[in-house]
Amino acid sequence: METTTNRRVTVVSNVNQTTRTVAILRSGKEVAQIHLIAKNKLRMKKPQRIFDASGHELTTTLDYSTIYNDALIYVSSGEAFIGVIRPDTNQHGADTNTAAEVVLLADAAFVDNDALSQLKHTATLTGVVRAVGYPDLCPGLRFPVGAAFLVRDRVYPELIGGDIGCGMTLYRLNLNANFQVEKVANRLKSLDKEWHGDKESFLCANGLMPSNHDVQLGTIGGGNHFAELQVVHQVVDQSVFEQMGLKSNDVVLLVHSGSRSLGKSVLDRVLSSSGDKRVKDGVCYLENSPDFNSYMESHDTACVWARCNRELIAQRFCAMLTAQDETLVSSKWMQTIATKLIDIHHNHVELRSERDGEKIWVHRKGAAPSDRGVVPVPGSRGAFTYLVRPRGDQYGNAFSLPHGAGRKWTRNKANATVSEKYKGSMVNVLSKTDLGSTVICEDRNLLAEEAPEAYKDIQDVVSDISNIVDVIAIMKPILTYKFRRE
Ligand SMILES: Nc1nc2c(ncn2[C@@H]2O[C@H](COP(=O)(O)O)[C@@H](O)[C@H]2O)c(=O)[nH]1
Ligand SMILES: [Mn+2]
Repeated sequence: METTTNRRVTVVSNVNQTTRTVAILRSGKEVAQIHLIAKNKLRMKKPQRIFDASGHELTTTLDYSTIYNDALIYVSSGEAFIGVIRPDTNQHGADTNTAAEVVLLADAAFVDNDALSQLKHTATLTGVVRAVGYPDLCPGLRFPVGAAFLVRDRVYPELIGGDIGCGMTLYRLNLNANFQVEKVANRLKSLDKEWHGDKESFLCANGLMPSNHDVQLGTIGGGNHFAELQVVHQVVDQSVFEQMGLKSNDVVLLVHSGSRSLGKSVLDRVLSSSGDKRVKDGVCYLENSPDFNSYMESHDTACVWARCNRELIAQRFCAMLTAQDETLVSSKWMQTIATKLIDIHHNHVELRSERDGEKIWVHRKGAAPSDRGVVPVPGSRGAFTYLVRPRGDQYGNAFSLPHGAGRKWTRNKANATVSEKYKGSMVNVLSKTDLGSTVICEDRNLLAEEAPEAYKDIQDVVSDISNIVDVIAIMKPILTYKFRRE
C-alpha cells in the first residue's frame, strides 16, 4: 500500500518572491502538483524548474522525499535560482559545512548552469566567505567570469585570472558628434601593431621598468577587447551627468584592454610553480607568505601596466583620429584632446573592510568595483553602454557590479551560429550594427564570435541590479575598433 505523507509547503515565485501561496503537498507526483499550484495560484505561465530554499534544484524522487513540513519551494520559468544559494544545507536549512554564502544577482538575465556550478564550487574553497555572481555571470575555464569573491587571509590567483588588471577607461573627447564616422574609421590604423614611440620614457613616467612584454604596450589584444566611440543616447540623471563633466552632445571613448602577455605570464608562473599543490581548489597564497608577497608585487605591476596600456591605446586612437603622428603623442598632448572620466580594473584583487571592520580580500573576475563612483556597463558593440552609479552600502554585492553583459554563447557556438546565419554576406552585415554603428574587425572569426547576439541582453543585466545602482546615462556606440590587419 502506498503511504501518503502530506506536507504543508509555501510555493514561491522565484522571480517575484513576494508572490507565494501555502499548499498541501502529497508524496508522489510532486512536480505536477507544484506546477499546477504555480500556474493556478502564482499565475505563472510556464513553470519549469523547482528549487528548495537553499537554491538546490529538486529533480529526483529522493529530492522530493526530503521536503519537510513548512518548507519553501521556489518555482522558476527556466531561470536560475535567485537569492542566496547555500551549498550542502540539510533539510532544516542549516549549513552542514562551513561553506560560504553564494549570492546570485540574476533574475531577468540568463545564467548558464555550468557558470552557477562553478560559482558554487568557489564557495567551498578555504577562506572564501562570500561568492557573488552578477547577471553577466558566465562559465570560465575553471572559475566563473562575472563574479567577485570575498576571501579571508589569502588570495587565489585563479579567481582573478590571467588578464590581470583588465578593465575599462572612459574619456570625454574634445570633439563634437558632427564628424563623419566613415572618415574617422579610415584614419584608424592597426592598434595591434607595436607602438614605436618612446616606450621607456612612457613606462618610467608611470613608475614601471621595461620588460620583454613591452612590444605589446599600447596594443588592444584579441577577444572582446575594444576601443569604441560613443555618443549620449539618453541622460537619466542630469545632475550627476553634469558633475561627471559630461554634456549631451559629447563624444566619449571607451577602451577595454588589460595586461596582455604580462598578466598571463604571472598566472602561468603561479600554475607552473605550484606542482602538486594545484588541485581542484586552485592555488592559494596565505597573506604575508613569501609566495603571497611575490604574487602581489607582480599583480600590482600588471595592474599598473594594464592601466598604462589603456592610456596608450587611447593616445594612439586619438592621434589617428586627429591625424597626428602616433609615435609622438604624450600624456600632456592627450590632455588637450580628452579628459579621463573613469578608469577601473575588473580583474584584480584588493583589500577592503567588511561590515564588521574585518579586512577581506576582494577578488574580482569580470566584476567592476562599486566603491569608486560611476562605472560603465557595456552590452556589446551593437548595444548600449549604461553609466551606473552604485547606491547603498554595497556589502551584500561584495563591493562590485557586472562588468558587461557577459557571453550568452561560447565563442564556438557564436562562430558556428553567426557564420551559418549570414553566410557569404557576414562581413558586410556585421560591419554595421542595428544601432547604425560601424565596426572595424578584419578577423572573420572574431567578427562572428563577438557578434552582438552572442551576448546577453544588457537591459536585463541592468534591470537585475536596479536595487543597487542608479542609471546616470545611456551611451550609444558609433564606431567600434576590434582589429585591423594593417
Ligand atoms: N560596447 C561594447 N561592449 C563590448 C564589446 N565587446 C564586448 N563587450 C562587453 O564588454 C564585456 C567585457 O568582458 P570581458 O570578460 O572580456 O572583460 C563583455 O561582457 C561585453 O558585455 C564591444 O565591442 N563594445
Ligand atoms: Mn576584460
